[in-house]
Amino acid sequence: MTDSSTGAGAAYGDRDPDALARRAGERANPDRDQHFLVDDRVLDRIPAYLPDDADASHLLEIGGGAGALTDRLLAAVVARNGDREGDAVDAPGRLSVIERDGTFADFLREEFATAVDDGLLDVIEGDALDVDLPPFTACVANLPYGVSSEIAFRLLPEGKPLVLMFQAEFAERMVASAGESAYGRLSVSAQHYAAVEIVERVPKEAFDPQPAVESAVVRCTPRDPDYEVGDEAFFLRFVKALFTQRRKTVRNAVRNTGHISGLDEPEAVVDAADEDLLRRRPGDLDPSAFAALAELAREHGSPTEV
Ligand SMILES: C[S@@+](CC[C@H](N)C(=O)[O-])C[C@H]1O[C@@H](n2cnc3c(N)ncnc32)[C@H](O)[C@@H]1O
Repeated sequence: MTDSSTGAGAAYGDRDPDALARRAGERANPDRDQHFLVDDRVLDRIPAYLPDDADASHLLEIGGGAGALTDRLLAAVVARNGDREGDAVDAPGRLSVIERDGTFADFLREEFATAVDDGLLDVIEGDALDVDLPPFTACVANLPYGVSSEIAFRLLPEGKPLVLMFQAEFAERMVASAGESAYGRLSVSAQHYAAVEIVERVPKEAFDPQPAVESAVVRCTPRDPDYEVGDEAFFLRFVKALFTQRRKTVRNAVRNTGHISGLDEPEAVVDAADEDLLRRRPGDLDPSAFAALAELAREHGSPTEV
């Protein structure tokens, strides 16, 4: 598609990751959560993990680094725009990239100057934890692992498709089901917002510098959960509270964690709940059982704001 050595002005999709890092003139620094993807095959596959029906008209990338994934995402944007040429109703697609490191943010603007000039790309220099998020339709990112949980839980409530690289152990906790050892607060909270699945495991060798652990790409497809909760914030707090006592019975977990869940009368919840449920352990309750218990707790336990 392009001569990957040419840099600024080249078409998109096959820039060489090592050449990009060289042109950026600054080495990735693991102390700043910088582990750049250097495996072309992984880079090429990642954008294609978006669900088929995803609205890709405004992609968001968090942590652009030297731009290897940015390049692939721009190729996806250009391909989408090409497919829709002549469709006057549709706005042209675009990509926004948030990057905290000023050196790499400047490099991305320079390397992809044509895309910036063409209105395909904007680079937002800032911390993904507190910048205003642009109005994206889907997010694809190789996240900074030090803050991947905080970023994921900033993105998930937006209800948009996400394709995100995490540490493998974190990804396994996100997708785990009740009864599995990796199942916990993270699983219930993530699955509250989306169907989550690991779509690829990525070895350390795919990065430079290599992280200490294996990685995994997770696809989050937004959907309504198969239960209803009247107060989402309370539900998530209640789940968090019970998983602080994952080895206790549900009965003792409810009793012991009123200060975390904000229940003034946890004993009243225990009195109202089914005996079979109370004998189980939090790690064995599926999300809908948590939701039913949370609703019972709201009704009987006098919850207050925490
Ligand atoms: C794992 S690297 C990924 C780089 C590039 N996308 C790739 O795949 O090669 C994470 C990137 O996120 C940036 N970063 C770290 N913390 C950040 C934060 N809080 N907000 C935005 N970007 C951050 C780092 O500077 C780094 O460029």
